[in-house]
Amino acid sequence: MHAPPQLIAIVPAAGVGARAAPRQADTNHAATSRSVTPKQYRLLAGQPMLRRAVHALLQDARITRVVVAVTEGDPWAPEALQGMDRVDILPCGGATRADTVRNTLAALDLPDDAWALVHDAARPGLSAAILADLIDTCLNQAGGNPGETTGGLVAMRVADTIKSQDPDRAQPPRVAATVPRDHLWQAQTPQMFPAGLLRAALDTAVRQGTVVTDEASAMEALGYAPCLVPGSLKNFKLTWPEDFDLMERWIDDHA
Ligand SMILES: Nc1ccn([C@@H]2O[C@H](COP(=O)(O)OP(=O)(O)OP(=O)(O)O)[C@@H](O)[C@H]2O)c(=O)n1
Ligand SMILES: C[C@](O)(CO)[C@H](O)COP(=O)(O)O
Repeated sequence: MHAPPQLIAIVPAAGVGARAAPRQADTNHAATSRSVTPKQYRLLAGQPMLRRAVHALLQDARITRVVVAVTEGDPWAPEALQGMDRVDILPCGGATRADTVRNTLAALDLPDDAWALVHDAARPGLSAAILADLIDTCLNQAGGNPGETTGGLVAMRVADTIKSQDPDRAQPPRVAATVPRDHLWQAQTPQMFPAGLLRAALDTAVRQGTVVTDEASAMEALGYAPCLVPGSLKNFKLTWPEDFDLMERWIDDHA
């Protein structure tokens, strides 16, 4: 009987949330001064966003450990994650999200037959069903042998008409063209890949000077075609100030 594969979740949580202009920061968050709370520590219906994202991952028992990657000297994570089992905090934050993930994979030095599942701290609305669907899809590929699989990511089919902007006409922005949307998907997270392959892919991207904004694009650059697993609007990434109220309404409505 095969032992279940080691499946480690990595939560990049070393950003500052610059695009989410500081709202009235949560005064009861003891370790934080009002103006510099990174968005992953802002409260959503009373709980830090990071805690909600980690809680979503812990709903699947196949995830053996959740590693939260923070900036060196981050004072907020221990309080935000207090009392959560199977959770470790590593000071592996890098200059970019990809650097944070790459640093964490290097620090963990996982066996090649382990799986790495990467999920944004800024996506607290992940459902257990979508998480399970991604894990099932990846483990069922080629019998779950990491040596024979391409991994996968949660994504949403594009439902709107897509326009590209004319780069030479910034103010006001002008349309350059309408982009055919039939086969377009908007990447979300989690994204799940064999740990050794993902580490090699991210290292290759750095060596080649390729900027990658998600794990799948680094794997694609090596010629892999990750599986697309349908996500949800609720699994959106909190990026802009108005996103917080939207997510809080969702949480309140489903409490
Ligand atoms: N150097 C970085 C940058 C981002 N992230 C993490 O990657 C996730 C998605 O990134 P994003 O939404 O862009 O967060 P920020 O980079 O914090 O936001 P901004 O770009 O507005 O500063 C977040 O959980 C963020 O904490 C990270 O771990 N390390
Ligand atoms: C990984 C990601 O969430 C997939 O859509 C996205 O690329 C992160 O981008 P960010 O600018 O680092 O938030």
